[in-house]
Amino acid sequence: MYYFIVNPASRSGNGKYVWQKAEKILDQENTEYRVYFTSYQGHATKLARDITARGERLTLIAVGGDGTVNEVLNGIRDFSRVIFGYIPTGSSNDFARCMGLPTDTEATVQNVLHPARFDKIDLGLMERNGQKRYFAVSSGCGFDAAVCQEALDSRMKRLLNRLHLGKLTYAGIALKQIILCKPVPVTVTLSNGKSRIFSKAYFVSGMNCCCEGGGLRLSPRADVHDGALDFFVVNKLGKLLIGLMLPTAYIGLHTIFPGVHIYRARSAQITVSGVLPLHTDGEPCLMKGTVTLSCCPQALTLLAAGDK
Ligand SMILES: Nc1ncnc2c1ncn2[C@@H]1O[C@H](COP(=O)(O)OP(=O)(O)OP(=O)(O)O)[C@@H](O)[C@H]1O
Repeated sequence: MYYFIVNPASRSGNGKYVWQKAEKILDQENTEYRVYFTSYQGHATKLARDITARGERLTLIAVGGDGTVNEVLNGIRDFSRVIFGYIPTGSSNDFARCMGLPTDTEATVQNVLHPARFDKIDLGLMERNGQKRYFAVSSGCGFDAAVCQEALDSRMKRLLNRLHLGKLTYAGIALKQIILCKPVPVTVTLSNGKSRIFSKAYFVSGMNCCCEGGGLRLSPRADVHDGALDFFVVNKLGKLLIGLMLPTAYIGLHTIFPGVHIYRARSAQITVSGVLPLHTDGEPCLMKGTVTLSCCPQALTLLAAGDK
């Protein structure tokens, strides 16, 4: 039995249309499944919690964007009893991009029904003030989280999604946020005990996957199989240079800029002075004080496509 959790509102309503196509293929293949639709923020977490409550072994498939993946993962009670599948219908689809999952509906459904392999992949875990949240792609504070916060209810996102240019949403909002954002002092303490102090950090991101923000390859070597996160920091870089650096991240060339740092570690504590926006897989909230980002090696079994 397959359980589908569908966010019909993902990519400004695209989720609903993709699901209608997917449903036809499932019916043609006489697939036994149950489908649940989300109707508000956080609903996918509740649905995943209810579906996995009895601890049965099952296949759970998220249909939506990275935010829906995040919500579903955070509802799963016991990862060892769930095989996770994903049909991307979001604006940026960074998880699908990094995992090499297809984006064409027919191919994504076929991949879920007849996966090339089962892949054990790492997940990230964000902890702060006693709260925990898993993430598949990345979690970070500062500039990128401010972009996510604005993207959540952005007219630009709706317009670009209508033009099938949804992945440019984050780039467009990023340009605006570059002008608005203020650098802050941040301390990053890695799991090897070494601390790095940044006096003017724009953002710090713990990357499980190589890209976020609709294909920005912020940490080109981040790997969901290495048991570690890549901590990406931008410090002391002029705003004009940030504006130049970000587009080069689409091809991973930004690492040549002087204020760009990447550290690989099992975990890190990030301490900021003041209040900063924070996100997990693009879902925003606020942080104050210290947040810990760590890697949970091989936590999730994914219905994967192609070779490892
Ligand atoms: N029925 C609904 N109506 C409005 N919002 C919803 C609904 N169901 C879920 N949501 C919220 O929609 C938000 C965006 O979802 P999601 O991230 O899956 O799509 P996206 O933003 O288009 O894609 P991406 O994250 O890849 O850019 C999430 O915060 C989720 O909680």
